[in-house]
Amino acid sequence: MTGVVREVLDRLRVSRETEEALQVYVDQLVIWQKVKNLVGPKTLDNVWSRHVEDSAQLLPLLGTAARLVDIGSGAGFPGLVLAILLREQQGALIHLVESNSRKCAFLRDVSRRLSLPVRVHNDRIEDVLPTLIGQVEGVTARALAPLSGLLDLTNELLTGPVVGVFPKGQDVERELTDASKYWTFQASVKASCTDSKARILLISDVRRAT
Ligand SMILES: C[S@@+](CC[C@H](N)C(=O)[O-])C[C@H]1O[C@@H](n2cnc3c(N)ncnc32)[C@H](O)[C@@H]1O
Repeated sequence: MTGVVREVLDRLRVSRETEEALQVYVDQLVIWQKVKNLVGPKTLDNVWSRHVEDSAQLLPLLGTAARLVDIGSGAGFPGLVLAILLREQQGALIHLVESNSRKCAFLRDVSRRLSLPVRVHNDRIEDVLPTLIGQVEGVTARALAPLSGLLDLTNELLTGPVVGVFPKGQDVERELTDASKYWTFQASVKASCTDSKARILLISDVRRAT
């Protein structure tokens, strides 16, 4: 284990079993990446901070929510990391919605190896959304769409206490302004611990603007 990996794991403060599960996940990602090209190749050099820690930092922002949907999961960020962190929690279930079947095969393989509380949907979110309404307490999506597009896709989920936790770049204020033309919502903006320019948006109580 390199010093960087140890530093990230120390910051995450997880059990030895969870550390081992995260390591299995990253090892599999490296193996699959050689033939399936699941993530931007350069980002693998920095996978522990850029992907694992960047995903793990969302967990406390989700509060007690353990029934989640991650949309456009790709190679599992943040959804598979959250599933690893929540795997011992009673009632946890993380839906991973990903339209690319190559990526879904990877998500299923890692989920089986680690016995994760995951359901992989090889679908577009537009097609499975009706089955998820009322089933989840939290929604995540990283690098999928600007906020206004995310709310087009997820507004029916983001009602009542359900919270959307969306990592964003430095254009977050512009995304909020743009989305406000079409939607009303509660929003708060958090700093990212992995990138000083990035932000994390917490969104709830979404309604169509009249
Ligand atoms: C830029 S990648 C981000 C992947 C991952 N969330 C991350 O941050 O590394 C966007 C992913 O969303 C998937 N995707 C795009 N539109 C989708 C949709 N409507 N429903 C489900 N998945 C979608 C793509 O196949 C792709 O894997």
